[in-house]
Amino acid sequence: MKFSQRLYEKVLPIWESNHNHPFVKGMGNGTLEKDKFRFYMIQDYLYLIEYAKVFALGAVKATDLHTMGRFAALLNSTLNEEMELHRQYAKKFGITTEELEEAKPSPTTLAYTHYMLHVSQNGTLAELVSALLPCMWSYWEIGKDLKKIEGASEHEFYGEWITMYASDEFGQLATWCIELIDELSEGKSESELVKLEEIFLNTTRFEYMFWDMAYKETMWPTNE
Ligand SMILES: Cc1ncc(CN)c(N)n1
Repeated sequence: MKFSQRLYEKVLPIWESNHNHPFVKGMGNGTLEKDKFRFYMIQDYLYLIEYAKVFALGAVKATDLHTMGRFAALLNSTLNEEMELHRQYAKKFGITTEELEEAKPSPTTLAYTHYMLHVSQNGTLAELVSALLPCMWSYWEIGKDLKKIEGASEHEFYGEWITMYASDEFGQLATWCIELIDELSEGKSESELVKLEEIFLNTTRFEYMFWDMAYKETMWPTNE
């Protein structure tokens, strides 16, 4: 069995919870309150700024030019395509790019990005890829799933989000990350594989927490 398949099976129940989460369901059937999406979009923008650095660290840790180039392409697509979607949504909400960047991260955004960057800075390339993979892979799965709902990708507000994450371009980037973890895990000992699995599980858990944080608009428990 490919290692990516083992990872997939490990986290399947959490991925099913993602697909059934009211935030995700609400984007699919168009009933999600716009204020919740606004909250999500701001937090996600802050998340993506940090997430992009994981790709930069991937380029640093890569041991061949091809892999280095792929990480550079992922970094470029995050900064200039994925985040452009967020900037367009921000315009619709009347939020400037500066306001977006100056927003404060929620506890979940902070915990998730710090965990990913900690693994990426201190771990091996395989550990870095395990940390970032749920982000690429689970969004692609959600995008494809929501696209199957009639009219969802043409929805006047959530359609663009669905179209981006269901796109072949996004799918190709996710597929490359899946293939890379299969390649990097080859020949690793069982204890090393367990470590990679644990990292993948942790960022998968954070993905669920992110949807939940957005739906409940959870910030810090005190206002100071
Ligand atoms: C929290 C989160 N996870 C994943 C993705 C998809 N890059 C995202 N935009 N935001």
